[in-house]
Amino acid sequence: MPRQIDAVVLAGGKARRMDGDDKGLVLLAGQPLIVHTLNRLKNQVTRILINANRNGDRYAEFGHQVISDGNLDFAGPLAGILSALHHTSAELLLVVPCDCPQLPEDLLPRLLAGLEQENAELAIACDAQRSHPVVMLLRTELKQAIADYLSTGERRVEHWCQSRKLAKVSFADKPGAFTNLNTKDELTQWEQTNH
Ligand SMILES: Nc1nc2c(ncn2[C@@H]2O[C@H](COP(=O)(O)OP(=O)(O)OP(=O)(O)O)[C@@H](O)[C@H]2O)c(=O)[nH]1
Ligand SMILES: [Mg+2]
Repeated sequence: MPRQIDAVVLAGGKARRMDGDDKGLVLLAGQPLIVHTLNRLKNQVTRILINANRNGDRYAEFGHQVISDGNLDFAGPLAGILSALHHTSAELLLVVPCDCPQLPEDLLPRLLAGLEQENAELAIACDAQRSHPVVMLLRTELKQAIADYLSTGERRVEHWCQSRKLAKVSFADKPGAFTNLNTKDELTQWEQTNH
């Protein structure tokens, strides 16, 4: 039987650089930003969770289960990942941020290949410049480890990733794959470049 892999789209941040607007819902080329990300993901996994701490009713309109960070509200992306781990029975969880409209359509198979080749606990995406630790595939058995890490008051994603058995998977052949839009100016620039 094929293994079950769920995905979570992280939209639970404060989006301070987006003037505090809810980043997943700001419009990019006429559609909420998260819709671009969902479109890139939808053929890769069977089940998608949306992690949001505001505007849950609006996110629910996209047709996926919406989950908040619970009592770890705004404790960083790991809080959203932990919440997703409480809502899945899958063996593996694919994590992406809501603000990446150019995610590779072969993201999951490549992260999975990297994870298995290195027998790692998690695989994170890299491009030619840097790692993107909120683009990752992780074994859901890491739930307790994340809970323990957050319970110490720590919240740094990359720091936590480095503490585990980690595979780094290069997407250097896809420049711009992890372009993420954090400001209104970046939205405008993307629209000018892509339309
Ligand atoms: N669940 C959850 N997700 C978060 C949290 N902080 C950031 N994220 C998510 O992590 C991803 C990457 O973070 P950023 O792009 O910096 O987003 P952000 O923190 O909302 O934006 P800034 O406030 O401008 O830094 C985004 O998809 C955010 O939604 C949080 O406290 N909880
Ligand atoms: Mg971002």
